[in-house]
Amino acid sequence: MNYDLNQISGKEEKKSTFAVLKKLLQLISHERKNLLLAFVAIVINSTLLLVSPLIIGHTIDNYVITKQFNGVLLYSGILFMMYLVTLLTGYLQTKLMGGVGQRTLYTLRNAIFSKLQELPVSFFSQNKAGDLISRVNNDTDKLNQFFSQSLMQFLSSIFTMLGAGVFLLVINFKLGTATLAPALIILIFTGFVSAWVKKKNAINLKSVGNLSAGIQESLSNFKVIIAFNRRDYFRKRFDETNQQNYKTAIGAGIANTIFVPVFGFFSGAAQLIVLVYGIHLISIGEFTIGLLISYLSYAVNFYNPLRQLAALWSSFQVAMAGWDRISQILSLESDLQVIDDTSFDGSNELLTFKNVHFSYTGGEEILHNISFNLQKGKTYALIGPTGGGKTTTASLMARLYDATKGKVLLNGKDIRSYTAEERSKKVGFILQEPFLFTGTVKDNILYSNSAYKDYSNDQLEEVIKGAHLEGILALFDKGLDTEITSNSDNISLGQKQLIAFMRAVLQSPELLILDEATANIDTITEKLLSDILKKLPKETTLVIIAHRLNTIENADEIYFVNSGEVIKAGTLDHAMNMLVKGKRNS
Ligand SMILES: Nc1ncnc2c1ncn2[C@@H]1O[C@H](COP(=O)(O)OP(=O)(O)OP(=O)(O)O)[C@@H](O)[C@H]1O
Repeated sequence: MNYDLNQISGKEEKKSTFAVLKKLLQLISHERKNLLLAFVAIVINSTLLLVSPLIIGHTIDNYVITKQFNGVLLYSGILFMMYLVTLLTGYLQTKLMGGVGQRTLYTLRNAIFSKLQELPVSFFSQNKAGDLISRVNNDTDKLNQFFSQSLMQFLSSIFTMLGAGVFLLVINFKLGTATLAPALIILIFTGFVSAWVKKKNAINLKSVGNLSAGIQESLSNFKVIIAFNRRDYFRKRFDETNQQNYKTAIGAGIANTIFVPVFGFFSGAAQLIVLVYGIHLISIGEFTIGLLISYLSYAVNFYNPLRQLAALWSSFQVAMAGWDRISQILSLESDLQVIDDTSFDGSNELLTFKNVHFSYTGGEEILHNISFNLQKGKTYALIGPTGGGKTTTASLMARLYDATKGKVLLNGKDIRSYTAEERSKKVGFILQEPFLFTGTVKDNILYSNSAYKDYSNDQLEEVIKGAHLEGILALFDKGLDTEITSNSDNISLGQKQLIAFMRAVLQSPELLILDEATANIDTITEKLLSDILKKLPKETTLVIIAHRLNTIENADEIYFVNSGEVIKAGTLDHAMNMLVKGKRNS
């Protein structure tokens, strides 16, 4: 399956603004109560702002012109109280929506992270870690900014604008129509440029993702960079990505600010229309000065929110572009689903490959029509030239990938019918490059092994003894409490393999796969491991991938893996011969 997010985004069909808005609102639907409260605060706020010009006009016409200062004082007091209420409702609205934004951010990040945990290995080999980090951190924050800062302003602006529009038309229809005409031009303009603004923002977010991927790559490979003195190379690459990001950011910035001057120009024009046309109406006796002042306020109340909407619309376009990138991840499904297949082939073998074909996404076929089986309690060795397909074959045994054609059976049942938990209990895999987490040796041994999770050090040491692993643990100065730093630089590659070995053995798997697990271990420790392997429960099946032939001399069966084939190699001598010739020796 194609999991490359950059390719998916290219193919994605265009979604309408309305559809995206609907999805965004669904995302915060569980915040109904807070949203409702915030909305009530907006309605109160906007209504008070809308009524105040009328009160001002009324005060001027009835009390200022006639010099009745008691009335002026009374209405000033009423206006002051109204402004106080708007202050409170404004605060309430900001507080409520800030909470909604942060909770949405929290939920979204959790949702993306959980989705990432569900996705298969192919997803991670097709996407850059830095870009994924940027989606989890940066893109979700764009949505948070929209929800916490813009959404309610957005609604409040629309509400005030519509209210002011109604007042403008009701007070004087002809003057109202003339005042609102520039808004129509703004609406048409917005409709035309919105898609372009969103696209500019999407390009910018993508380049932020690339920048983050570049930083991640150079940070995780700093030793190679220093050893080869290639700082200049990475600096140059970083500079290129940074420049690209700078250019796309400028593009997005221009796109995002395009609304503001255009909206500003047309709102200025509208006020001019009110002034000129309003003075004309006063001169012919159809309007009063107080009414014109109120009218001007309504025009301002209509166009100011519209001007704000210009900035908010950009923020909405940024959020939509961010949401698109997030939803690309959320809508992915793992192609390693558990299938509902209870059929049992009646065999007694632990693992069977039945006419298995396999190719990586978009690549050539790596395994062609492979059939073999592994019996319980036996030791198998996979040998073959570099790139011959050994790790790929082992990965199919652990269902890191599914066969493109054919079937893999575990205990006579389709391997796809086991849940990930069941499968990981049955199959232990020591990878070529074992990964350790920040923590202690104990944390790493217990990773994915819930059976001993509450064990004290003493109890766990007993278990380790029972599995004959105490000799390995003794190789660590502080035993179970040995600290492992974030990139496990404080321990050697061989030591990492030893920890991975203990982790896998303690799980008591039915099938234990060791992929080059002794490649970085001295011969004495290797002997120690080989003794431990001999003491594993007699029904444990072992698959050993190794280049060093001494590691596989005790194997019951040797398979030669090369050029898409997995062939029985017979005796060790025969296997050596095949390895030397790099092909089948008949
Ligand atoms: N994630 C991947 N995506 C695409 N192709 C891959 C991937 N992993 C391996 N390959 C290709 O599959 C082929 C077999 O690789 P594999 O790692 O199985 O070989 P191997 O026999 O284990 O090699 P080595 O002895 O070097 O570990 C190689 O041509 C390799 O380029």
